[in-house]
Amino acid sequence: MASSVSSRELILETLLMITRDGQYSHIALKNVLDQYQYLDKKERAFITRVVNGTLEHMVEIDAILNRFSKVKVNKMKPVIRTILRSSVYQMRYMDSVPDRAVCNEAVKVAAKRGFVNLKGFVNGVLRTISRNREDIQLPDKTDMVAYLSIVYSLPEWLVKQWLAVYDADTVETMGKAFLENKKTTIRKSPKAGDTTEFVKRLETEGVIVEPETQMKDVFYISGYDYLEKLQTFRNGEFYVQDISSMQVAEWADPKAGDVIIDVCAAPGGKSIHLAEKLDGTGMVEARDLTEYKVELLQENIERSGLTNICARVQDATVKDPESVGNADIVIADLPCSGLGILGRKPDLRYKMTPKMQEELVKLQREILKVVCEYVKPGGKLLYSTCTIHKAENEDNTAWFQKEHPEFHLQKEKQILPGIDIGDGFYIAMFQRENHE
Ligand SMILES: C[S@@+](CC[C@H](N)C(=O)[O-])C[C@H]1O[C@@H](n2cnc3c(N)ncnc32)[C@H](O)[C@@H]1O
Repeated sequence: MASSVSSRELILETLLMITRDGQYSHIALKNVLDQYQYLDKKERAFITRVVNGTLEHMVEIDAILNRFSKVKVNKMKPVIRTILRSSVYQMRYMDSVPDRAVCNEAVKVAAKRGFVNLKGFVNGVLRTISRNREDIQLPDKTDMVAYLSIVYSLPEWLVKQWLAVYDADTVETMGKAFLENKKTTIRKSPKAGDTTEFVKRLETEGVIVEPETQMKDVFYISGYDYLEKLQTFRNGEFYVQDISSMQVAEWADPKAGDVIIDVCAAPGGKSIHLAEKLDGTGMVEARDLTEYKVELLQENIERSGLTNICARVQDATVKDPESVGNADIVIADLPCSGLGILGRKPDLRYKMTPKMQEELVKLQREILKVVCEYVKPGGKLLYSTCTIHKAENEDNTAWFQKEHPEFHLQKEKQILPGIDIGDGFYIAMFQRENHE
């Protein structure tokens, strides 16, 4: 099998797993790339780019397909729809692939998947789009919802939800930020020692390293194939974590000897950051719902080499009587709609619904009600999400303050992509009254 055909087939398979079968994009991609380890770095990068790019631009791509195809996108067979979507992405966003090659490969994959009778249709639609590429007009700002939805590939319900809270310029800035190339952000672990030597070790492994100017020990890395291949990663010399998510441990600012309970901890970024800050003292108890998640936590804890952190299974909605009044700090980084990280998980925007958001608000409140009891008098509770959704964030904070007047809000922040550095994220920090 020619390698380019194989890449296109893998792109089709991966996109079908995500859009037809409901798998998460980062998991589907990782599984496919793990399964086809023989692919070279360039092919892996091509597959990753086309899969993510197609998802990032899918609303726009569908609008283009609907304009030039007699059969509308929602009436197409999933295989054909997916081939066309990824082909339009390549034609529109990848100058390195000539349109003719994109059409030919699309037709070959369609035939190989048993759609010999639709070869002409695929070819016709793609060639028409190619011929009219200068004539593709997207909506303008006279219809702001359609403009933001199509140009930034955001579902209309989401654009409307954001426009009810933020002005159009802010929503546009966020939409743009989600489409920008995302580098991997890492936090150097104290065990990596001297910074210059650490950077040299990364560079020797072929990694391109850029320091973040506003935060110590934070770097952006690129140019590597996959993380597990790097000795520095396997040694636990760094942890992949976005800057916004690092703010949780910064705000919590633990003191030596603190007991910290992280009630929804997997895969462990915040717990590990906090344990590092405790510098060998105190204890972080990192909890999550399932054995599988706790295994992920264990793996990351082992790699970190830290001894003041442990992991265990505990459903955060169920009260753990032994923890009541025990923690100096409780971290509640709860399940959420994830709309702040669309730049990294582009498929979330198609999977989330307002109904699911309502369910998440209920779950967040249920968890907060239980876990706030674990905070000692005078201790801190940090509530965070990686979403941009007032009901899950500011409204939950207001609800919590009303329900629990013994907790005082110290500060809260909605971090917005493109406006602040890092992913979209929300943090609120409360302190429990101390009557002694
Ligand atoms: C936003 S993620 C946590 C990310 C983590 N704090 C970090 O920094 O790596 C939310 C986590 O909540 C967990 N979770 C969902 N429902 C839960 C429950 N009822 N009890 C405990 N954990 C739960 C999920 O398995 C998921 O790992």
